[in-house]
Amino acid sequence: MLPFARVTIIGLGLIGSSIARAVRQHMPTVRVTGHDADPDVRARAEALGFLDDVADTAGASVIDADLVILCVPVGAMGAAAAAIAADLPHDAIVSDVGGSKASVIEALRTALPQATIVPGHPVAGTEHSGPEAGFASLFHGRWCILTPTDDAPEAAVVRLRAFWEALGANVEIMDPRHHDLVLAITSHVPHLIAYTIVGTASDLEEVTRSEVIKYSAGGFRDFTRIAASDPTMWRDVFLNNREAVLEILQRFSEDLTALQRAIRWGDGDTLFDLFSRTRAIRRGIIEQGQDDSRPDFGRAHE
Ligand SMILES: NC(=O)C1=CN([C@@H]2O[C@H](COP(=O)(O)OP(=O)(O)OC[C@H]3O[C@@H](n4cnc5c(N)ncnc54)[C@H](O)[C@@H]3O)[C@@H](O)[C@H]2O)C=CC1
Ligand SMILES: O=C(O)C(=O)Cc1ccc(O)cc1
Repeated sequence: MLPFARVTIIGLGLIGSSIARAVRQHMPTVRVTGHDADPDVRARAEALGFLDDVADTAGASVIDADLVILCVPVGAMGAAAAAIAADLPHDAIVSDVGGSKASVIEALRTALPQATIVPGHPVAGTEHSGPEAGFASLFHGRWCILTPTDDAPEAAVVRLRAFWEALGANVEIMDPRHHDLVLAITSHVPHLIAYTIVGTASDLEEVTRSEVIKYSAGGFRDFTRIAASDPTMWRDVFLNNREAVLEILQRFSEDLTALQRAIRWGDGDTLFDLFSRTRAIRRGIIEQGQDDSRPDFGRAHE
């Protein structure tokens, strides 16, 4: 049996449109309604044809939904939730896909004090945004972390787990604060480092921009991909996961200082030991089948 019959997606960008496409592919009888605050995005989503209905208002989009997923930047979650408050059916489950969880949960709870809320975060994405960027296989073999608070009914968590599993994801339940710390090290600080290194390269006076482009080796190119990610989304992630990001950054800058010292004093052993440990981590990721660069990953499933 399908976990939901009428799904509403608010925010029709990369993640919202990927969920809609994936529902169409994996649960074709489920009706998917969408809404986006931007009329141009609504028109583009309608033309792309991955929804059954596009509603002009947030309220109209949820009127008979049994699952509502908020797919907007984390700083807009509170406003998106407030916009559906008056029309949300009392038995609907509300979820989200935000990349940080603790502050989003607080915003959703404030806007929807009576609703059943089961927050989520599919750990899958790209540097692209907008409805054209989505694809149905985005969640195949990727983790989706659910962070229900203690008051969430177990049945609601079970249904949302079944929903994500039907889209091809593996589901894990996690405490929201722990999620925010884990993602700070695995996703948020790496993005910050990419934004920094690409910014530093573009600010160098002795090296021209065309030299940076012409001679960019693999490592720098990988950083530029990540540093091309959506500015609104990432601004919001850093402002909303402030504590965990600052904690990890403190540790990171101490470790960077230690490496700086090793280079200054010609301490090759320290460099070699670290590079050996990090190589083992990369090999562990590949062994677990989590390597995005393998040719059969992501879009190749479509
Ligand atoms: N991009 C990625 O790789 C991933 C993103 N996420 C999370 O997914 C969420 C959405 O990200 P993307 O789809 O990448 O962004 P996107 O920029 O592609 O789409 C976001 C959409 O939300 C709309 N929007 C903004 N405020 C709104 C509001 N109040 N009401 C209705 N619509 C509103 C925008 O007009 C835009 O079309 C974010 O919270 C992000 O943290 C989660 C996993 C991966
Ligand atoms: O494109 C990449 O490398 C990503 O890291 C995608 C991504 C971005 C944000 C998330 O919250 C989860 C995954």
